[in-house]
Amino acid sequence: MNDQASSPGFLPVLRKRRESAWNRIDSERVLQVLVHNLEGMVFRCAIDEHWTMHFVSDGSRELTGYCPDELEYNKVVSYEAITHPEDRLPVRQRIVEAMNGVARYRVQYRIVHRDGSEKWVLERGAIVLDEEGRRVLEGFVEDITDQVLSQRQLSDAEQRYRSIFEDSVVGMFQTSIDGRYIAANRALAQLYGYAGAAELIAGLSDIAGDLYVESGRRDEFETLMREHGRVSDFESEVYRRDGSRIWISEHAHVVRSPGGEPLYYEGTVEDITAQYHYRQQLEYQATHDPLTGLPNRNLLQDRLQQVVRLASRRGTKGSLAFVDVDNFKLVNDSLGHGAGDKLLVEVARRLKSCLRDSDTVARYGGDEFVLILGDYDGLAETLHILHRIQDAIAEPITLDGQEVRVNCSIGVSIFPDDGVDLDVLLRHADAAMHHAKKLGKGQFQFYTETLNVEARERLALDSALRRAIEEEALSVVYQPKVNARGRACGFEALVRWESAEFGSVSPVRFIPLAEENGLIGQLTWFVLRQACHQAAAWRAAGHPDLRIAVNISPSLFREKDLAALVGAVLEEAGLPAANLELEITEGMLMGDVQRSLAVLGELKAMGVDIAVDDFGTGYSSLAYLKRFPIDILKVDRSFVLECDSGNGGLAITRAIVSLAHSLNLRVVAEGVEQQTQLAVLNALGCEEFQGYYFARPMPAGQVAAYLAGR
Ligand SMILES: Nc1nc2c(ncn2[C@@H]2O[C@H](COP(=O)(O)O[C@H]3[C@@H](O)[C@H](n4cnc5c(=O)[nH]c(N)nc54)O[C@@H]3COP(=O)(O)O)[C@@H](O)[C@H]2O)c(=O)[nH]1
Repeated sequence: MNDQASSPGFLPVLRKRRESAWNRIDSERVLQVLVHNLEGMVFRCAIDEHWTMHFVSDGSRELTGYCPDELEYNKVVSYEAITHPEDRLPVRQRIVEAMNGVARYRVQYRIVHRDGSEKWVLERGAIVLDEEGRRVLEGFVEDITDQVLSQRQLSDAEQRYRSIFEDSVVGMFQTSIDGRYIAANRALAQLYGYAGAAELIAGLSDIAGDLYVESGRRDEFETLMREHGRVSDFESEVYRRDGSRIWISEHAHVVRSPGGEPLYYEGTVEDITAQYHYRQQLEYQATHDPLTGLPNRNLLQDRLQQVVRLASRRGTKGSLAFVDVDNFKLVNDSLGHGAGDKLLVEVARRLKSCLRDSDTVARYGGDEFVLILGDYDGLAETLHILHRIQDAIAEPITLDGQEVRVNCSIGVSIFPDDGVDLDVLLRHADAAMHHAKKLGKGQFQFYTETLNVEARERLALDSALRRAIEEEALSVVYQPKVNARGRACGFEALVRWESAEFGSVSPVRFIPLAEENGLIGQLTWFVLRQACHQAAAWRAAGHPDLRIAVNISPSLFREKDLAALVGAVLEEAGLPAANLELEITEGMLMGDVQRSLAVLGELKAMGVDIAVDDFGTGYSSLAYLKRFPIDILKVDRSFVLECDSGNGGLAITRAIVSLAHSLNLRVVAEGVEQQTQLAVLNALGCEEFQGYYFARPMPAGQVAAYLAGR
């Protein structure tokens, strides 16, 4: 027992110490008032099994629900009974400790109020000797329930926050304003490739220099923080600990002191690498052509804007070139779409190889490419590039084992002279390209105002043709085919257009236009119906064997119900199928071989004859040719023209005729203009002839007279 424990209790001590000062006042009364008015309970108790109270102040009422009389000497209840059962032993142990030690103690525990509620109390006391020299406890018990509960709430909240922080799958951080980590959670450490938060904090000591791939990224982060106090979706590429890179998105804000001083930044980090790459992929798909990997129209617009802006800043010029692959359709139709695709990929590669990295090659659609040549010094440089492109494209290309040569036609517009926006420059380059095509294959042409007028005319021609087809203002003429004995054995139906606006327009001009703008189907049905009705009329007039030949366009050949549609026209006209020949080109046959076989099979089953027109100008596969149910080969005019001239024309014509005969096909020589040609073709064994030597195409009304004349 120490000194304090052996000193007398508080009542006599208080009395003694203050005796002199209190001489003049009723010190006993003052003490009573003070003790009984304290919020809490002053007590003296025995150190026994009940903590038998010798004295409790009035505060016991509020604290325990019992008044002093009821508590003192355990009249109604003992303090041991009031003490929460779970806390009785710890309290006693604490007091025993104090008895063996400093004699003073503090102990926090629960009591059960008279009304049954629990209260947290703090007891501060000392072991003292009473007036008889027995050891007793004197002390003060106060209600600290509110304090304990709020502390508990605080620590619960802290615990909750800690587990959110620690267990979150989202990376979280606090960083100093000068770019060092103050705190980081496990998810962030994992994200950046560290074993734990401590390792991250120690290892990544310079965020600006060590984390971001793009230098200056932290400066941007700080600028945003300074200006807006926060960043949202701040996307950056960052290094992980092992040097690999990931993409992250940060959301963060500034934490300030009550005075508004920035203290630190805190925020979250998400790994968006997969998302980022997916977005990149979508962006790439939206801006690039899947076949060639070149920029598409969307990106072209963007690139042109940049280049035009740069040229205008520097006061330089640039050019936009529209490149169209000549004969692409022929390759596509004759060797199939797979070969056509390979051709486009190779053309794209060659175009790129002719330009600098800073230039743009874009696929505009189909076989059309657009080049943006920025920053070239004048015309000479541009001309040099254009020649280089044409030479590169003209090099032979091997497609599925077959060597093919193509050229390209190029139209060029110059910026800013011919315009500065994509639409205008494209329109002008397109007009120039069409002009180049007209000049022959493999040409280039610069845009001029005259071409603009031509382009406008083409547009006007397009509308006029549309109207003419809708109003059935076209007509059909008939060119005879003659057999070896000089007798007319049939006619080819050829369309004519006499336009009020444009005069007589050649089919060479409007048939490709109708192909381009999708009017060819309607046009062909018109010709087919006219021709079938006409042939039926000839039959009725005593020419039952005259056959009528109608040209079928590629798009119509791809039509699903071609045979059924032809059957319907024959029925409507009352013409036997044997009187009808359909002329198709070799390119159309080779496009989709299976489909061609099916369509031709249906037509043949109906009894319609099939002729392959312009034979020798495409890329026919002879292996396939024998599989198609065809009846006639028409030797192209270009060979017929030369068959009597001693050039290669004779050899080719002879080869075609003998090929046709070996496949049991009839041969029609088209474009016969001279008697000498006829003689050669006759000698070669051609069965039929067509050409100006016999007759030019004529209106239906002249056919009767022609037949009578022969
Ligand atoms: N899909 C369709 N195409 C058609 C139709 N009508 C015509 N065409 C095609 O347009 C091209 C030009 O045709 P056109 O101006 O009618 O010329 C034909 C003949 O007039 C011409 N020909 C005939 N004989 C001679 C000749 O001795 N010399 C010479 N210089 N030209 C001659 O040839 C054209 C017929 O050719 P082809 O069809 O290959 O037998 C032409 O490609 C037509 O096919 C149509 O209704 N639909």
